[in-house]
Amino acid sequence: MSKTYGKLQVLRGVSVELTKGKVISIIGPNGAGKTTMSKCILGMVLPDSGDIKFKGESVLNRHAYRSQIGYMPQIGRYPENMKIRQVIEMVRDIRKNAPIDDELIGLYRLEEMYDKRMGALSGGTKQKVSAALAFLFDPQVLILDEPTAGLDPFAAEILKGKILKEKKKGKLVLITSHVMSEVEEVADEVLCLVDGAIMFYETIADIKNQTQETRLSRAVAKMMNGGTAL
Ligand SMILES: Nc1ncnc2c1ncn2[C@@H]1O[C@H](COP(=O)(O)OP(=O)(O)OP(=O)(O)O)[C@@H](O)[C@H]1O
Repeated sequence: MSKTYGKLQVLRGVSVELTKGKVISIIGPNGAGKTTMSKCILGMVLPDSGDIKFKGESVLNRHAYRSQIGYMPQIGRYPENMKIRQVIEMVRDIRKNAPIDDELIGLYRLEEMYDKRMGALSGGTKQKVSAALAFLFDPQVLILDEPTAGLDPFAAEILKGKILKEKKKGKLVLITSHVMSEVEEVADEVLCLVDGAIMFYETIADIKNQTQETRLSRAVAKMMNGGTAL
């Protein structure tokens, strides 16, 4: 797919097949097009050309497939006056017959804060609500945009554990992240976008092998620098 905003070409013929049962990390410099790619998959942004297929069928101008995707945005925006309880109930109300996975609500002890208003939450607590909502309907695909940014280390561990648990059930998890140590912990494959094009899409083991580096951060830096160490 390709996408331009005005004169700015944000995605340049990105073509990739992502298969279930994996955690795939989308990395790349600021402005490389990671969020735009995720939003295209979600149907929140329409590509100018190309197609997106979910389970082999084009999703363009369709929306039913979206019920199978859970999304955690980089920054969740919620009505400031609504309480956590009301946000969760409202979302559950929209999807009455969907299966429910409220594990993160429990692990993050959100019920103890149910009467707090969204506008009064700390950044990290808001992130916990976003994470709980992304997993709430037991979706087959999860798209998580910098999910641990703002979470305390304990909350981040809980989320990483949840990601790995859902992967084992055969789900596909896409994570954008700038934190290579975290990518190394949870991801199987790394898709690197630079200037709206795929620079490489490889398993972590292959990236390390090719670069002869043991740390992913050094290996990725080398790959992005044309094979030369920085
Ligand atoms: N709605 C929009 N209108 C105009 N330009 C946009 C819009 N959304 C994104 N862009 C531009 O598209 C480019 C890619 O943005 P995108 O958010 O996809 O990058 P990213 O790789 O996710 O970056 P980051 O690592 O900083 O989160 C940027 O130059 C951004 O300014």
